[in-house]
Amino acid sequence: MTLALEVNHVSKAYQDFMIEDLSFSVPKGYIMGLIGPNGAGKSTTIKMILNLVKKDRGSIKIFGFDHIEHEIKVRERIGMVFDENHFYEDLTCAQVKKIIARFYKNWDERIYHNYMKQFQLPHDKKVKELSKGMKMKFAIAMALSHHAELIIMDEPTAGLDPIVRSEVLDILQEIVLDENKSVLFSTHITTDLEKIADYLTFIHDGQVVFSEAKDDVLEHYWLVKGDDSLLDQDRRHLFVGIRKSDYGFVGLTRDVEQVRGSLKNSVIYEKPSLEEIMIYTVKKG
Ligand SMILES: Nc1ncnc2c1ncn2[C@@H]1O[C@H](COP(=O)(O)OP(=O)(O)OP(=O)(O)O)[C@@H](O)[C@H]1O
Repeated sequence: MTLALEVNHVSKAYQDFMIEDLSFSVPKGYIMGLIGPNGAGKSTTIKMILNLVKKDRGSIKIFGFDHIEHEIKVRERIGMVFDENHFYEDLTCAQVKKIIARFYKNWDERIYHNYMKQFQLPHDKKVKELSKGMKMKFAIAMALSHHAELIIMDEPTAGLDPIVRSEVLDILQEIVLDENKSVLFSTHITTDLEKIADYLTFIHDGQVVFSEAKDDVLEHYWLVKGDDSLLDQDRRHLFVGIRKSDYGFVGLTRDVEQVRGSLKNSVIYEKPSLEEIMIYTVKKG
């Protein structure tokens, strides 16, 4: 499998926070969702990939090239979208486009105009006059108009209404129909990832909890519901996280066969959502 992005054993220490030994990869032609709660380290990871923040250790390769040694070459082939607007607010879309287009050898006016039309964006409006959804669509149009092969998006759907969000997700799926293109997309809106991600990397407290195909994640995890009296110390160890309710306990497990061996049919087995997997993993107790 060809990899668009490889993050290998990357670490970074801030005063109060550490990314530790982070490894994951994005296969070419697929959408990787970077998932994790607030403060997990998603933005820092994305910034390290783009060399906007220096990593302390480890290696990052984009299209097989070191991301710093070949920074200029790989940047040409990346489209970036951030959750905050990084364009000059006082310029019109047309003026911003003129500035950005100069940075890319492969800038394609035809594609740019197609996206502006598809997203119903005005060329002559100032960026500050655009709604949040329009700003995000404009950022996406800019990121996609230079034949980028890897699209990196930090929380592209945060703060968007469900209709615009669903449009953005459709666009991401369209992108990877071209098998040469790949997407890395960070979010804490897990339902977005349930819809479109092929792979998931879950980061918590600066560490990777899992990085695997979404279908495998959803297949491996189970929720188990039962009476509190069934939970002794040994059985607790079978769960990633346990929550108590008035009706008993609910536990998340990755080893349902062991749980079945121990608790048989005295409990109820259900499939968790991605959100439940995240909540039980983060709030273990
Ligand atoms: N420049 C910095 N200096 C010191 N600490 C930082 C810096 N940037 C980020 N951090 C810390 O690193 C941690 C991870 O932040 P990061 O923005 O990567 O998380 P995130 O997963 O993207 O969160 P969110 O979903 O809220 O955007 C936080 O505790 C944050 O305070």
